[in-house]
Amino acid sequence: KKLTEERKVIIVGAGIAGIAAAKTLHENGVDDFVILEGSDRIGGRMRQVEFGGVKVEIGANWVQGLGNNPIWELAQRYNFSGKISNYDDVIIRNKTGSDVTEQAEGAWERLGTAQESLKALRKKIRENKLPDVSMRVALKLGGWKPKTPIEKAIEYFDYEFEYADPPEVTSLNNTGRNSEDFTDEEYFLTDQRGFGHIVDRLSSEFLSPNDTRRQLNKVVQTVNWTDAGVTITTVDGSTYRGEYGLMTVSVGVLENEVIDFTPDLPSWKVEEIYQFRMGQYCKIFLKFPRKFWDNSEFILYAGSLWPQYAIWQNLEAPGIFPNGTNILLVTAVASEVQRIELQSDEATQQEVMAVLRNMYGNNIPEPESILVPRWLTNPLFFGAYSNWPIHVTARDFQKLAAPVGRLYFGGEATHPRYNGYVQGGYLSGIDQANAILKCMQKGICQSYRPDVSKGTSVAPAVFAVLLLLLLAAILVVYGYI
Ligand SMILES: Cc1cc2nc3c(=O)[nH]c(=O)nc-3n(C[C@H](O)[C@H](O)[C@H](O)COP(=O)(O)OP(=O)(O)OC[C@H]3O[C@@H](n4cnc5c(N)ncnc54)[C@H](O)[C@@H]3O)c2cc1C
Repeated sequence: KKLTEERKVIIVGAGIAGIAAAKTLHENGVDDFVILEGSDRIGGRMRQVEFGGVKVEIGANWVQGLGNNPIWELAQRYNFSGKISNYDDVIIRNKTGSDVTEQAEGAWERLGTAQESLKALRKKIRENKLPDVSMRVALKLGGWKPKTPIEKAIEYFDYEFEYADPPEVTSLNNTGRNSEDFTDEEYFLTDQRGFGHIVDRLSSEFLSPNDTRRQLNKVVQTVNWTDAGVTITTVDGSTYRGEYGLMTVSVGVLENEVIDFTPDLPSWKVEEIYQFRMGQYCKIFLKFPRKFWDNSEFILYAGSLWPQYAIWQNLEAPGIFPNGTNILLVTAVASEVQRIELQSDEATQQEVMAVLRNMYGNNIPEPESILVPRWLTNPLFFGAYSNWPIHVTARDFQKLAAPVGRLYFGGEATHPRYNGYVQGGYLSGIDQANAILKCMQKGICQSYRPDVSKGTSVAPAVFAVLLLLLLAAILVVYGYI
């Protein structure tokens, strides 16, 4: 195909990882890059849309970790409005609508006790390098296995709502890697500029409004990688050649083979791509003519249809949207999401209304509108965020991020400490750009060799130079030169 552009670095994806990577290159004197983004906007999974008179976040919404978190620093720098939440303002209703919050106290206590035991087991596993187990195993060993609708609802609130996957498939060892940075409080962002404004601000620091290095609607189709560089083609027939390539697409995109790699990715890389999985998370927004629900921030439905529609958020709780906004948010996760995404919005509306009538009676109004985002069936994402698989070690993250030839890999899933989170995407972009810079400017290039025990090795070129130096030294010692 005719060559469209030749650049030093080609970045695939303009989510926070791709933009942070490009900014890092720019700050280190490398401006010869292009960012290829498949959609018509930057920001990726940080996305706000207009709904019911306000702008709501259909992707990332919480700044998670108000301690050592660069995203929290940026949110403060840009003066983002939102609400600090500690998830304490909760009411639980059963399938006939009775308030069973008090009845749940014993269950919360038992879950809390099991969580203490879970933490102790995690510590033991880490200290003694024992095999990882699932959260389910750890909870059961701590004396917790939910049986009643109340128990199921509160477990769902603590686990699926966070990890987008059930405790059965979530790693004990990996969750909590970042717990020192994650406080009990998190920030629910309501700023009408959107969470993605962070990406806009970062990009405006080094890209002009019509900068041709940010190319939208460029869906990457093939990636040819070698030790000398990459050649990338897009669906519209353009071809780009670069000395370096950086993929920041989700692990879901890599798993679904929408991008064709030549030569095939090595088996150690394929192993990692399929070891990780995308959690599923669907935020359903409903706009009503009037508010009829509880004032609490969270409303848990402990109904018989569990786990359908268990977690409701009152978006009129203090600090969120003004009274009269009349918007409820219900979150579906894990296996529920596929069913919801594949059915019509009308079918979903009927299901959620059945649950709301159970909680609030038959006299509640129908919603004026419903918003069902579809991340799983979107071929630019194939899911919400990477989960924390059982048995994954720091080395697996190194392998997922390790380059093949001159093709590097970033994005939230590759960050060993904050995978799944916005800060994971951001930090991975910076890390991978630094790895490219090190290779480009110092000749120290990361590579993964299945037979080498450490995750990185010195590039062949550096080996050759060292060998020549050694030879020269020997010749000098023996008086040949
Ligand atoms: C519903 C939901 C809720 C979430 N909640 C939170 C939260 O509350 N807090 C939090 O910290 N995180 C949350 N996350 C996760 C967070 O949004 C992500 O971890 C982060 O935004 C990922 O950034 P990234 O740059 O790694 O990937 P992405 O944002 O996915 O960027 C990759 C880019 O690549 C593009 N792309 C894909 N395929 C191609 C192709 N073939 N060609 C060209 N371009 C392509 C995509 O369009 C995308 O723009 C949530 C995510 C979702 C979906």
